[in-house]
Amino acid sequence: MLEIRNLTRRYGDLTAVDDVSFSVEPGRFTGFVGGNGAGKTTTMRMIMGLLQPNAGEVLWDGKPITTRVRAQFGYMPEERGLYPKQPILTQLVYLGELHGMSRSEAREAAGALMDRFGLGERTKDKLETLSLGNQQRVQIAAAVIAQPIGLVLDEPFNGLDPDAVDEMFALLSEFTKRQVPVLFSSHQLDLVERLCDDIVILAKGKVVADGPVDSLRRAGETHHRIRTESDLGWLRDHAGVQVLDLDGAEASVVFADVAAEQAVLAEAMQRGPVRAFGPTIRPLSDIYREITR
Ligand SMILES: Nc1ncnc2c1ncn2[C@@H]1O[C@H](COP(=O)(O)OP(=O)(O)OP(=O)(O)O)[C@@H](O)[C@H]1O
Repeated sequence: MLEIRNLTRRYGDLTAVDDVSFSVEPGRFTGFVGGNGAGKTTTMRMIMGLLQPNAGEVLWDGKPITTRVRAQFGYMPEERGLYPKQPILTQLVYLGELHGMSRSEAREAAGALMDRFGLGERTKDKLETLSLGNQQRVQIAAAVIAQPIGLVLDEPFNGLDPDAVDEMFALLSEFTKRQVPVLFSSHQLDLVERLCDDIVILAKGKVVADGPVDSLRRAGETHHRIRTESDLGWLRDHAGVQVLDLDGAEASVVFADVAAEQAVLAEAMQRGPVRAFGPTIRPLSDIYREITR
C-alpha cells in the first residue's frame, strides 16, 4: 500500500501542499481530483521523490519509501516523459532497460504494447509523428512497460477520446487486478466517477474529501425526486421541504427529515398517481462543487 502522510510543500510564501494524507490501496484505482493549482502535481512529484517535501513522508507497505521501490513504480509526469523527436521503440526499450529489463524483454514488451494499440507498424517512427491521442497512449505504455508495482499518473486520460479512455482503463485494470495501487489525477469528474474505486479531492493544497466514490456520492444532503401527474407547486408551501428544482409535475427536493418525506408522499398520493418518489444518486460533480465551494 502507498501512504502519503502529512506531506507539506511550500514555494516561498505559498503552501502548495498543506499537510496532505491519504492512501492508495492495493488493487484500487484512486482518482486525485482538484482544480488548477490545487497541488496534485506537486504531491505526485513528492511521491516519486522528484521534489523534497518540507514535512511529511511517503510510505510503501508501512515503511518509508526507498529509491529502489520508487524505481519499480510507473510514473507519467505532467510534462510527459518521452521525447517527441525520438523513435518510439528506442525510447520504450530504453525505459524498460532503465527499470531492469533485458533488452530483448523490453523489445518484446514494447512491441506487444504497440501491437495492442494498433501501432505495431509505427514503432520506428518519431513520437511526434503520431496523433496527440496516440502519443498519449505511448506515454502510458512507457509507464507500464516494466510491470510496475505502483502507478502514479498525472492526467493520463487528458486528450483521449472515449474509446481510447476505455482501452487505457482496460490496460490499467490488468494492474489493479494484480493488486497494484494506481493513483491518477484528473479534471474530468465524470470519468473519475466512472473509473475510480476511491477518490481524493484536493482544494488549495488540502484534502477536503477522501474515500470510496460510492460513499462520497452518498455524503452530504440527500436529494429526492418526485414525479406525479399534476403540478407540484404546492410543495413550495409544504413544511420541511426545500425545493431545488420544480418543473410542473416533476421536482427535486430536500426533506428536513423522514416525517416531512412521508407527509409529502401521503399528500402527493392523495392528489393523484405518484409515478416516482425516491432519493437520487447525485453526480460527483455536484458533490465536488458542494465540497470545494
Ligand atoms: N516550481 C514552482 N514554483 C513556484 N510555485 C509553484 C511551482 N510549482 C507549482 N507551484 C504552485 O503551486 C501550486 C500547486 O501547483 P500544482 O502544479 O501542484 O497544482 P495542480 O493541482 O497539479 O494544478 P493543475 O491541475 O493546474 O496542473 C500552484 O499555485 C502553482 O502555481
